[in-house]
Amino acid sequence: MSYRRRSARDRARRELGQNFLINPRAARRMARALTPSQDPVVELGAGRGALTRELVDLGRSVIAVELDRRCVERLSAELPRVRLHHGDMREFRFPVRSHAVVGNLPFGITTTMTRTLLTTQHWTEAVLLIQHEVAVKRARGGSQLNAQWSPWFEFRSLGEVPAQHFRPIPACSGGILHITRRQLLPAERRNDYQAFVRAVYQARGRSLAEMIRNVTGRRLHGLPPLPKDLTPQAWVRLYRRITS
Ligand SMILES: C[S@@+](CC[C@H](N)C(=O)[O-])C[C@H]1O[C@@H](n2cnc3c(N)ncnc32)[C@H](O)[C@@H]1O
Repeated sequence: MSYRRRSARDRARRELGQNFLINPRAARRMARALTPSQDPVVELGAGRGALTRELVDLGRSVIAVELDRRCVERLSAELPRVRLHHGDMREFRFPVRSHAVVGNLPFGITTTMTRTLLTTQHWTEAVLLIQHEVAVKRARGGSQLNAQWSPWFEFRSLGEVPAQHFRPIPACSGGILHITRRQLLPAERRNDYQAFVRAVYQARGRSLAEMIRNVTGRRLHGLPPLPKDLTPQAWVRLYRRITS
């Protein structure tokens, strides 16, 4: 292979965030994190199939999305039972029936894909391999994004995947994020609730009580120091208090 061709492919790999999992235990851990079910699994970014093979072994039907034609051709020969979708996961039309989502996501589009999933219906749980730092942050809560979505989604970190478990080795380690649905508020309240959370996070004030006063004109007592200190349940209670 010429130097030129190799570097073009390396560039493509970098652009596609192709850090392939080479540790089968990490892939197995992700597949086994799924709640047992007969529902199909959508895999985002199947690559060379490290995770796909584990999903097939669960006995579930697998729909795999992959942008790199070379990977698609290789996988369709190796795993003929997997329904391969050659295309961009950002434009993928998720099934309109109950399914799970799994993916070792290209680090560059982690936030885009997480946001896409949060506004997509029909999936019941998602197991995503993303940057460890981001997985921990999501699971810990405290950010505006978490507060805005936590009435409907629970985020849990399932641990770290060392950088050495990928090829090429990325700059930081991976982390497994498990997202499940819940219903702390009716879905019809979403826009209103999210606008409230946004307004609080953007409000002026040195304490949560001051921010709430600036947003609503109400003086509330017994609040924790800052928005980041509110649990999902406390956000919902606060919203109900303000809107009742
Ligand atoms: C981090 S690799 C994971 C590959 C494989 N699942 C594994 O764990 O080894 C991300 C995969 O997503 C693919 N990919 C990158 N951007 C994509 C996009 N926009 N749509 C679909 N696949 C994409 C890459 O080609 C790559 O195979």
